[in-house]
Amino acid sequence: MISVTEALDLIKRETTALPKTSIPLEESNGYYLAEPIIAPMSLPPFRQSAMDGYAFRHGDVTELEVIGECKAGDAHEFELQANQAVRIFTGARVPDQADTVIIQEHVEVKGKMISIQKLPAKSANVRKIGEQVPAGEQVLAEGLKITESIIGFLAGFGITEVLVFNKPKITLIVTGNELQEPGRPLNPGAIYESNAIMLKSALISRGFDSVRILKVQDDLESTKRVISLGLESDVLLISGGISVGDYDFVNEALKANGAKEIFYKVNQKPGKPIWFGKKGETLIFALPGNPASSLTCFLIYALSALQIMSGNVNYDLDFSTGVLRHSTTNKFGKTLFILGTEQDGQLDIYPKQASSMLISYALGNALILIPEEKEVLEAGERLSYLPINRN
Ligand SMILES: Nc1nc2c(c(=O)[nH]1)N[C@H]1C(S)=C(S)[C@@H](COP(=O)(O)OP(=O)(O)OC[C@H]3O[C@@H](n4cnc5c(N)ncnc54)[C@H](O)[C@@H]3O)O[C@H]1N2
Ligand code: MOO
Repeated sequence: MISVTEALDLIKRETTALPKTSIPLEESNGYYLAEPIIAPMSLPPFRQSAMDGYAFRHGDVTELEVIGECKAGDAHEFELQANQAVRIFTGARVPDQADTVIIQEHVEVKGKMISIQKLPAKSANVRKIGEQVPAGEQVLAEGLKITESIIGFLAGFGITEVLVFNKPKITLIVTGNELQEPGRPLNPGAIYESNAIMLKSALISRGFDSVRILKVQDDLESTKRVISLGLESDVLLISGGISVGDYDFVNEALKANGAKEIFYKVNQKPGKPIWFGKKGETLIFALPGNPASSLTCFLIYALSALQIMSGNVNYDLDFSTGVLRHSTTNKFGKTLFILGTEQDGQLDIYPKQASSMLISYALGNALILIPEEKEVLEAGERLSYLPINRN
């Protein structure tokens, strides 16, 4: 059985960014830039006043005649003499013949005249052309994740469209005869279905909002049919039915659909029976049905692939390091993903850990990785963890 590291390496090897597409800037939050951005103009594009005050020519003057007004958005020019000033406001274009703005708090106004109380340095309060960015400079690199501040920055150039990597279209198939929708008392032997809403929420909160959910009973023909529909997506996630029981049809149905297995089973707990493969360009993750196994395999494997497909080409799981506060053991010879809490770098493991249970996932804030080769872990041991359930 392959290790977690080998599984992640195989996923990286098989996954590439999706094609590039041009989208409106206002819809681009969370996408990855598919081209570098070259400043199409200088910012600011003209000399701007940074303050409300008076624009004038710096020199040996104390009294100035105010010959006009220039507010933000105005464009007219003034013939300005050495002893003259123009009333000016923040953001307004500084007349060509002025080089300095004195703030209004530092003048005394007498009718049409002002007297300078405190002479500013030459060029004070004048934002230079291109001071933020000169035209033609590369301002953003390809591969950067677009954020609200990047959107605001690009809007300042008048940019309305950006070239980004497509985001994957995802189908999530949920298998299981025992699964019941909420709203009615449970039938005998049934449980409420919870993986679909959990995984969909996990996808949506990370910006993957093209998610279609299909549900199927445990029979081979229906499973084959629904998988063939799911293979039209960029990513097919399947929950359950991937183990070895007589009613686990996912593996067979994937093969019948011509999907190529890249790996099946990873030396980990929970989530051992994960299946990863491909059909054409479609990536397929068959996640074990146990809820904690499904979520763990989603967070570790499927999310890595989804990030790379979206153009986050250097994606790596963002592990932090913490210190275990108490001893524990790993009797399984597998990589364990266990839930706990992290506070100030100190890790506590929850007592209830099982692939069928979500309680510690719901309460924890750290998915702690215990390496497969570690049998005994003493208090003080340093361990990697993924922060979860945080804002
Ligand atoms: N003989 C063996 N049996 C099992 C093995 C094994 O190696 N040999 N592996 C076990 C491990 S580990 C896991 S994990 C599970 C994975 O099984 P499946 O992927 O086939 O999942 P199911 O059998 O469909 O379901 C397992 C469990 O999870 C519940 N479930 C499934 N889907 C949902 C859902 N959408 N919402 C809530 N709960 C769900 C389901 O009722 C089962 O209790 O196999 C072990 N068996
Ligand atoms: O590998 Mo399974 O997810 O432990 O029950």
